[in-house]
Amino acid sequence: MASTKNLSRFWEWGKKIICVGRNYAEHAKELKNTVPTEPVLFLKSPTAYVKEGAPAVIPFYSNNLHHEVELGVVIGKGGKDIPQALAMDHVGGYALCLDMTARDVQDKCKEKGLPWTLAKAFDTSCPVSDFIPKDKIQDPHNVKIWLKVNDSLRQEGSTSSMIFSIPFLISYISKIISLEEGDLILTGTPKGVASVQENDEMVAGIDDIISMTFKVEKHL
Ligand SMILES: CC(=O)CC(=O)C(=O)O
Ligand SMILES: [Mg+2]
Repeated sequence: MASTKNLSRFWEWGKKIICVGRNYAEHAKELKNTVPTEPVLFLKSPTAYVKEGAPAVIPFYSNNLHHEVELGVVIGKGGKDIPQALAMDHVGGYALCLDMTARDVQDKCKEKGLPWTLAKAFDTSCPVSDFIPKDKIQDPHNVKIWLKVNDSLRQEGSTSSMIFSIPFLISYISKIISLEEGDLILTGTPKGVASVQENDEMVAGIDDIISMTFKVEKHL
């Protein structure tokens, strides 16, 4: 049984943020990427976390910051080599997350075969909602995640379109990186990613379960 003790402020724990890329075929296609046959993984720094009330900041070296709305899975019980059949026991809850991406920098990293750290892991690149207790989302593979910028709908997708399910991802990741209580897994974004500008307001939600608002600011 997963514990939910103290997980309500998981973002303060300094644990890992493990991100899955290209987990929705329509998003992989919109960026002209191939649809993966194995999960694409990358990490964010714990200093990427930002909570409502503080801004998502455009890094000084980027002119094209993109939003990516994603369902986050908060690990409630750590483990290594977790079998798929037991994986959901390791879920403590969920969070709505934005995988803010410096797309121009990522494109250059891809061209040069370099890692995506500058594009994905900078401070404030992971705005997160309040913790969502596990029982508030009955079926995490059947919720709608959405994002508006200045009241205009940009992204809307069902988690039923994920290529790799949450149990598969937990099992796959835990064979490579041991999972710990308080880790967060970002499960990938549906299509509709696009740029944000200074002073834009991003509002995102999961069905009518939770919503959150973040302002965009420029690095000074
Ligand atoms: C191409 C990407 O940036 C992959 C990613 O983060 C995703 O959610 O998909
Ligand atoms: Mg992403």
